[in-house]
Amino acid sequence: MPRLARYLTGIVPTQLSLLVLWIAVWELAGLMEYANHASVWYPPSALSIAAFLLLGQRAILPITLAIVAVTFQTATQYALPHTTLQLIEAGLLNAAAHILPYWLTGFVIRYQRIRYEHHFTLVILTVLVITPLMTLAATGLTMLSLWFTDMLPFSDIADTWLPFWIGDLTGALALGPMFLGVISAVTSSSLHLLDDPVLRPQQLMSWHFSFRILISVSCILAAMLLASFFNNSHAVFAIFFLVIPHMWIAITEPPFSNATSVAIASLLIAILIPALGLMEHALVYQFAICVVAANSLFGLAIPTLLQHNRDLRQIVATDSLTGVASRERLVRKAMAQLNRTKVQGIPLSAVVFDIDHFKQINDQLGHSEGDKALQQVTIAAQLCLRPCDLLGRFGGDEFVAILPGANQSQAEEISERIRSRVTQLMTSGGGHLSASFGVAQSVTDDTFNSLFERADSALYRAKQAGRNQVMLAPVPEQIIS
Ligand SMILES: Nc1nc2c(ncn2[C@@H]2O[C@H](COP(=O)(O)OP(=O)(O)OP(=O)(O)O)[C@@H](O)[C@H]2O)c(=O)[nH]1
Repeated sequence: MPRLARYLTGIVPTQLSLLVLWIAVWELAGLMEYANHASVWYPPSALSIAAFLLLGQRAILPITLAIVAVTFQTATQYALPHTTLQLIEAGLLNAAAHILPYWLTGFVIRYQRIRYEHHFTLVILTVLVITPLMTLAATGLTMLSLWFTDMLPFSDIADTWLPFWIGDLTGALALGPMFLGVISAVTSSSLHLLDDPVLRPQQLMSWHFSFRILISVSCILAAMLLASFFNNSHAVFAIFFLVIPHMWIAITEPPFSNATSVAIASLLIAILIPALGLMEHALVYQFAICVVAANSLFGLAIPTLLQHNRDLRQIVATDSLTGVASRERLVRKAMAQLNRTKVQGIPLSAVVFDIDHFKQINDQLGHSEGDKALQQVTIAAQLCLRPCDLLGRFGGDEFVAILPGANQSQAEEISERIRSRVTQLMTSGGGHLSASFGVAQSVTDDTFNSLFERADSALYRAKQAGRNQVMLAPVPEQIIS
């Protein structure tokens, strides 16, 4: 397919969908106005920011056309005396006033996301700084454009700019992340913007999410009914308790569920304000939505941070070459096992073993052959151990096996089995592998270090005695059993 045709089939459906979606969102927002031009939020601002974030300049044309279209509709609705040409001019000016700041918002967030790939909270901070600034810029420019095209008397600007700005800001913070998820799913965007991994629709219908939404909805209903019943400004502030269920959702739910929960809460508040006659307190509710949305935005980072923590713990706990426990995990688990077996009054033995002349394998056959030998020895040892035993790589070619419930002679038997298996392993040079073993059984006041040192001394004696053998540590007086 020629490049132009490929480009058109790729982008035109997306642009058409955005045009239709933008007008639909604008119409729906109009239905939720509690008075002429007065609304808790302005959802199109959220859609524009999300579109510029994901589509960049490709969103300019559909949003311009949508704004020109709604300018015509507004002029018809309010019977404005403008000619078609004047309305096109007004529509284009309005579009420029809206697009310029929101395109810049998308550009800055996108830039920060790419630049600070591993500092997700910094990206969220950018969103929280740039969004109020750019919604304010959009408000100022739109006021000027409306005044310049005779759609708003200059005297009305003083009363209009604040609710206009807070409406845009509330819409952007409360609905932006949800629109972002929807657009990124529809356009299959590979850009991970406000979360890691992606902010995409997933598991929305799980019962625990529904339960948490129910709590949020109950909280809104209780707070707003209370405000309506007592009709005093103090009761209105009860809505700020909404932060609690939403922080819970942010911590426990996937990013798209988190974003959707804020959208649902803000929608319910927008519907209830006129329904319960709370219009004079609209600004308080707008700020409550902003606070909940800002908290939830920070909450988007929490699953990411938890996942990073889990990954780091996994990296620290596992030896990447052999897959057995790392030294850190081995020591931690061995200490826990020692305490447990002391309480249970059962024996515990430690086996320390080390591949013989390993340095030669590295020197003669190369480091990767040495790595292979380490992996083979690990598998041989694992095949001789029980599921309750713990095998770890202590460092270099030295391994430690902790055998709870095994006394010294049982541990010796297991070590012999491993030793025998290792001797069946061959290097690519045709030589057989072998390993030396030191075995020690724990005593009452043993720590991991004292137990390890006894087993390591026995290993040293096995090396001295000619390698490829198992040596027992001398049995101290107070053996557990
Ligand atoms: N291939 C490979 N080599 C390693 C790794 N870690 C440590 N080594 C090498 O393992 C060797 C350890 O040798 P030693 O245990 O000191 O000596 P040895 O040759 O095994 O001799 P004996 O233990 O006395 O039989 C050194 O050459 C290290 O460079 C690793 O992850 N991969």
